[in-house]
Amino acid sequence: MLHQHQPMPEGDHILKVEDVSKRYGPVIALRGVSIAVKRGSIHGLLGENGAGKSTLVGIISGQFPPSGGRIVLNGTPLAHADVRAMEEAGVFLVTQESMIIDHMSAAENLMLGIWPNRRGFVNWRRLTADAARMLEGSGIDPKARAGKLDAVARRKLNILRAMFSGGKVIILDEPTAALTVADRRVLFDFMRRLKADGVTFIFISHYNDEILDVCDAVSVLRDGLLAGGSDDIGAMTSEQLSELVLGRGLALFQRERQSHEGKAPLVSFRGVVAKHVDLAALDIAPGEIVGFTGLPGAGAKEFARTIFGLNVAEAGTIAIGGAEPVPLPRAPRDAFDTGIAYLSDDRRREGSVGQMSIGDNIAMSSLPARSRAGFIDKAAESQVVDRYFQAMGIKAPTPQAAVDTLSGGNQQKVCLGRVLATEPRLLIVDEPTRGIDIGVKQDVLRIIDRLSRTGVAVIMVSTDTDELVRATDRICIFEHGAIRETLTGADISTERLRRTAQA
Ligand SMILES: Nc1ncnc2c1ncn2[C@@H]1O[C@H](COP(=O)(O)OP(=O)(O)OP(=O)(O)O)[C@@H](O)[C@H]1O
Repeated sequence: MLHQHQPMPEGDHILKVEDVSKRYGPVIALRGVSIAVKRGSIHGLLGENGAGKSTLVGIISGQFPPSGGRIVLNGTPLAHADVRAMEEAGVFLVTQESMIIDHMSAAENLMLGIWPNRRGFVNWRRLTADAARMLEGSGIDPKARAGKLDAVARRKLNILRAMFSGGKVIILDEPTAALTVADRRVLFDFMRRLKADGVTFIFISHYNDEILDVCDAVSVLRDGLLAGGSDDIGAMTSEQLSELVLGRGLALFQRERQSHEGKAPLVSFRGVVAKHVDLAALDIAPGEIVGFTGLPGAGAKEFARTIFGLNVAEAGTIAIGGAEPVPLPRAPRDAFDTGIAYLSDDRRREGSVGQMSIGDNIAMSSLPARSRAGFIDKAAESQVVDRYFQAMGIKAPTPQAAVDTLSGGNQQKVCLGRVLATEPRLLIVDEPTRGIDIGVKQDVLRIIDRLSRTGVAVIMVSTDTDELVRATDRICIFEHGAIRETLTGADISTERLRRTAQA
């Protein structure tokens, strides 16, 4: 049954959000949202890009104050609480970017969140021993250098750090980004164990299956309003969740898969050697979408980055459109000049420019192509900007809005729009829908599909099994820098990919 959260006796709820609103000038990010979170539960927070999830958890964790309403923790209303006050009260926000100091040990990293006590005194020796104890059973060696830890260990470390600092309510903002299927399972088991010890989690995700798998309750935001939710996740289906998120049913995208066997290739790679890459040959036909996947370090991502000149190629050639093979690009600029475009999965570092407008961001990479003798063709530029602003469904008043006022998912759409606007011959997209909501995900896959039908070859690097199955013609599974297995046609299925991933 879908319902608004029922009132419950105070003791059952560790945290209550009461009638919370937030305005940014003319933008209303939250409108009178009320949510009650049960002690020792995992509470999912779901919603489209720009629905208000980050704003809500920002308020709960004291990053900024609400424009109206209040947060009640353990029955006590908190007024004017900043991050430090909320952390002292036991509420911690763990973001994807939560800081880990690579040259310090895992145990030392746990201590980073410790505030000295009132007399400015910290007993480091005892803390070190306590930190080591906290890491017991987590699979993380307290003495291990944090820089050497893999993605899931880093997530665990961030969660343990919050707990070590006294965290009782831990907010995880899209913690599964960049994790493999197996890692996600490890993280969820870890969360369940901590939950059994009484920790409460608020868990933001764009994946229905994750919410259904790990959460006990869910709240769904839509356009800053609480669209609904349930205190009994077992009673909900994925379709109901999508409908709450979107306010309508969801039509899942499925590409009409095509066989490109026997076609003359548009792009050919030969003898590519780079760090983590040793690939003899790969041909991609015009209009073909090839998925690259594999465990971290297996070569899928590394090969894609080498093609774009982001990783150094020690050897290897590329031939595009029947031209003579040439050495692989030495830098992104060279790759770009050959007609290759690349969407990075690290949008923050290699992606958008925050203070610039959406429009300038979209036009940025394709500008040289539209400027004649140094003059920018403004009309052509604004046409392209409008086209991609619309096509990507970017949630902002106008293309003139600054990128850093957008929600995370909308910033990613800007980056994808910019890459598409370069009209490449080979498009490489790395985790193209990461952080993007389920509705827009369908749109993004549709846009890439449409682009491929104009003859563009596409490489889609992804750890999202569902996306690979629904959007590609062929899937290359990488291992030790080479393609271990290729799936085509009827062999492409979630089941098959899962089995292969475990092999
Ligand atoms: N500093 C700001 N100035 C103006 N508008 C803002 C600011 N921060 C957020 N907003 C707006 O508030 C709304 C809610 O954004 P929020 O980041 O909370 O969404 P979200 O649900 O976390 O989305 P996503 O899934 O994309 O991360 C959006 O319309 C966003 O553009």
